[in-house]
Amino acid sequence: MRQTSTAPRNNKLKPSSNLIMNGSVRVRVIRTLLAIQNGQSLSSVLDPLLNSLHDGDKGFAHALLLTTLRQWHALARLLDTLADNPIDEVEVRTTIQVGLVQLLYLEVADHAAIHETVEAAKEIEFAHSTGLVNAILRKVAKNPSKFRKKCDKKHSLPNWLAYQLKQDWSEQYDELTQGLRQPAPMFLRVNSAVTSVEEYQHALDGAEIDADIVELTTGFKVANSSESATPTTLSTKGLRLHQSTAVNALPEFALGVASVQDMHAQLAAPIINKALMAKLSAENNSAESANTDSDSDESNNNELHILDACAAPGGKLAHWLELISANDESSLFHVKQGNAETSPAITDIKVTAIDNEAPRIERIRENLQRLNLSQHDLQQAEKSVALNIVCADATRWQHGKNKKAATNEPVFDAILLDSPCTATGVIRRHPDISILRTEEDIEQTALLQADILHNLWPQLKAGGYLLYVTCSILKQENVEQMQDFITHHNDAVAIEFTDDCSWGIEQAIGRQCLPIDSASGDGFYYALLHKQGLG
Ligand SMILES: C[S@@+](CC[C@H](N)C(=O)[O-])C[C@H]1O[C@@H](n2cnc3c(N)ncnc32)[C@H](O)[C@@H]1O
Repeated sequence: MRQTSTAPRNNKLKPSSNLIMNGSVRVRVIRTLLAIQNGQSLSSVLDPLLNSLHDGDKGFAHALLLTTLRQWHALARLLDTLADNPIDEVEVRTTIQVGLVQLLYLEVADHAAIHETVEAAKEIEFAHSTGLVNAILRKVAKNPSKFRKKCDKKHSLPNWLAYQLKQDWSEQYDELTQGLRQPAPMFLRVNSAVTSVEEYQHALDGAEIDADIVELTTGFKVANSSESATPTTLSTKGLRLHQSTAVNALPEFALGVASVQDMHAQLAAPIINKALMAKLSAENNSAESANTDSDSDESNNNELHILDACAAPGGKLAHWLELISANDESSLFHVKQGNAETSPAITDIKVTAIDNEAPRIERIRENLQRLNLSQHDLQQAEKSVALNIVCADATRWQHGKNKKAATNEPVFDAILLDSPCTATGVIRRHPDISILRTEEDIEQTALLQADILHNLWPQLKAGGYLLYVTCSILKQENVEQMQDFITHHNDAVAIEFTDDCSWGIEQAIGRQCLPIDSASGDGFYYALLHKQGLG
């Protein structure tokens, strides 16, 4: 497939399009968009933009930037139909697109949108283009609803991605591509070790922040020793805010009572946690039926070792630690131990978290610190958890490799692999992805995922579970990746999600969430793998 006219024309960008924060609000937004087309991510340029502005201008700049990015490819296509001759200068195209967004999506008064955008063209030293900018914007201002309809008619994605989505999701294609150009709702996860979702909703109410409780049900059949599968269900509750808000407006946010986390991302920790509990129960049952005396067992049955393989910035890791630290049945310390006389409860939990980007590792530490889940906090707790955070490449890293006593024995009872991916499922929150990703990224990312899986799988104990997660909506990274993995690993069995699941679309392996509904969570894929054999 070839890139279309809506692809960024990076080769025509001047080096000066790096972020320089001066000039009017529109000029700063245009410069930010140029920096993104030059390869910088939205998350790296958003704060510098907002921090450079007076409080009164921040809201407008944010809306202008995010809306332009969300409508980027549709605006580019519209622009191609508006000009008599192709416009090649990226600075000019970007300026006009920023003008179009004001007229078509942000309801800025015509005269202000046109005048200020033309002034912006002069300020970014493209004065020669002011006639063109003015003419195009005036043409659109005469009949904005006609041009808005034209813009809304098709998707706002690069054509290679739209094509791939059509291949993967033909039935959902129209809704999906329209869904991807909308803003995403803001969801909160409530720290269950501190309070309940209901109580936090009440606290939000007191702060005049309206939020709905969202409850997702997950059902899956866990493997057990008797060849049959035991159905299990779990419920995950979070909060959806009616309006996005700054985190410092949230009650006790700094104290770690709540975190911002997409609702579908909130499924990961409970699923792998529940699967691990199922493993423990199955082991207890089989030990009991074999009338095994745990004292004579050489392995330490009271100890668990779990791995978060791509952990930064620590959202799902923190959630898992919250569940472990909670004083209820969601904690691994509370697993029912069959006959309590013969099967003592879990006493030691080791958690290893790795990520290959050092600055992102720092973000894990900061996030855990806020949630009172730092290494120090966890060790001080009544039921202590040993947390080890490591900067390492998951395609090569081996647990204990640097220790003298290292063995090749698998050590992990459960692995959460929230894999690097194209992040096509979170385009609503990171609309720069539709500019920065290329078609080649899919293949490369799928290879990286396969390498990580290949390296981690031997480190999972027999009987253990691996939860594979991506925030991609492309089958190559998801169900096809899993099918390929199972084909090449005889000891891997895909655990079946049941019809009890209130989220996602059933796949040959796993389930896929699509960001279609404006109230729903992001595009995530989940597959739960069980390693055959007794632990
Ligand atoms: C989807 S993000 C993880 C998000 C995280 N689990 C959370 O919930 O906050 C994927 C992570 O994989 C990391 N990563 C990418 N390639 C990696 C590799 N080869 N080894 C280890 N981590 C890697 C990235 O730095 C990124 O932080």
